[in-house]
Amino acid sequence: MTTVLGCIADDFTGATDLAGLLARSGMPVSLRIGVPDGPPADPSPFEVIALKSRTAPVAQAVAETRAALAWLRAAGARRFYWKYCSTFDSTPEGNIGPVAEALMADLGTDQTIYCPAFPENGRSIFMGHLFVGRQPLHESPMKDHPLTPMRDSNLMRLLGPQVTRPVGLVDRLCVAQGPGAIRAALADLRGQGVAHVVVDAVAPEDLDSIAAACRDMPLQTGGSALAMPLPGLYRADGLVAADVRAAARPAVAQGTVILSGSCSAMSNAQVAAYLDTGAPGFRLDPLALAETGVAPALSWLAAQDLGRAPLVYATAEPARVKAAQARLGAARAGEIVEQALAACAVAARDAGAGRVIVAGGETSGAVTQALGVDRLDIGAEIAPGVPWTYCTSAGRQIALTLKSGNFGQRDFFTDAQRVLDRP
Ligand SMILES: Nc1ncnc2c1ncn2[C@@H]1O[C@H](COP(=O)(O)OP(=O)(O)OP(=O)(O)O)[C@@H](O)[C@H]1O
Ligand SMILES: O=C(O)[C@@H](O)C(=O)CO
Repeated sequence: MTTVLGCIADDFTGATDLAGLLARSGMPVSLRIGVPDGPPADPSPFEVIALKSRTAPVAQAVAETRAALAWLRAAGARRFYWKYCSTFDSTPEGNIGPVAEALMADLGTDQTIYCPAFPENGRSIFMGHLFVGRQPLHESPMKDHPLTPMRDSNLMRLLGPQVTRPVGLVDRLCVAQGPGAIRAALADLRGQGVAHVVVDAVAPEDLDSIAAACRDMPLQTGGSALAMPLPGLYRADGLVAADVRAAARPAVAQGTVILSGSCSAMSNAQVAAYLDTGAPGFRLDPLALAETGVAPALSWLAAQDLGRAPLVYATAEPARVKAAQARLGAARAGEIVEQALAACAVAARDAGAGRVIVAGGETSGAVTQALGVDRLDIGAEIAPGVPWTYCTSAGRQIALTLKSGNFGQRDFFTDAQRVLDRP
């Protein structure tokens, strides 16, 4: 099978989010962790490559993304999607723009769109301003993110300093008029030399119109939701055969471990709700980890019944995170925690866990790397943008879910287990 749409995501939960929404179509979707070593063998019509480049220096992010593009082209893809966070997370040196410009240069295209909207999860864009629920991005909990605090909500202002060519906007008034109006506005902006176009979207119907208008663009960029209509559009265009369907899901061992390294407001609520159910939990403290290492957490985990789905978490509220960062530095605190959770994942797998639930994009990157996972097949969705996935680790079939920090309802950790047990 040849690949129809080649996608590149800048973090692991972002990649499963995107893959999960593409998989709603019922078509096969494969997710590769990092750029595969060899040439494409048995590619899916929808391929997603997960990078861990969101906070990487620009040159590194550009090089990794170009390598991913080359692999996807070799898999047959002629249309591409660059997925970043629905809250447009980037560091002050931001690599979203430079990566998009590098992809455009490689693809020989002079315009792309930027649409991180994800209405089902409360992300909308109006007049170029990104909202999280009813709050502008810079007033939302994203202002306190440990690695990428977002202090501006204006996407044109965020993108402008990251790119070398002009930035423009197709606003909601235009989007509401449908695909023809969007195409005309893009052509008009192209005539003015505008290469980077932020596109407003507040509702799923807006995304349907934008995807329909832009489905033939060599490169689209955005959150996951803009890509969701593409499989249906490509099938209607005859690019994917009508009988192409995803395979049935494999059985996995019952034991479960939950690992949360996300400090988002939602992950804090989810950890608290799970502990309230009486489930066993162990709090990782970065300062204690720096002093005594991960051994206490591993001994606690070794003593747990994996049938009760124990939770190991570093999830903490902003004041506690800031205190740890003040002592250790943000990068070191993050890395210590990520490595500890990764070690817990390996220990749990070796103790027989067949189900691993992870919260946090960076955390997911560390965990999947430690588990030596290189390909995930996408299964049932637990919450919008959070599917179960299936993979092989150390020769064993495991189910893995990688939850974006802000995604899922309060009972996500319980919901995830219920969805996997559903016939
Ligand atoms: N108590 C803590 N103190 C300092 N840093 C922490 C603490 N707990 C977790 N971290 C770090 O904070 C970062 C959280 O980022 P991560 O990407 O995992 O979550 P997220 O940003 O909420 O998720 P997503 O990227 O999916 O939105 C990680 O590097 C993690 O190791
Ligand atoms: O788009 C989102 O919000 C998520 O998929 C994500 O990127 C989390 O890291």
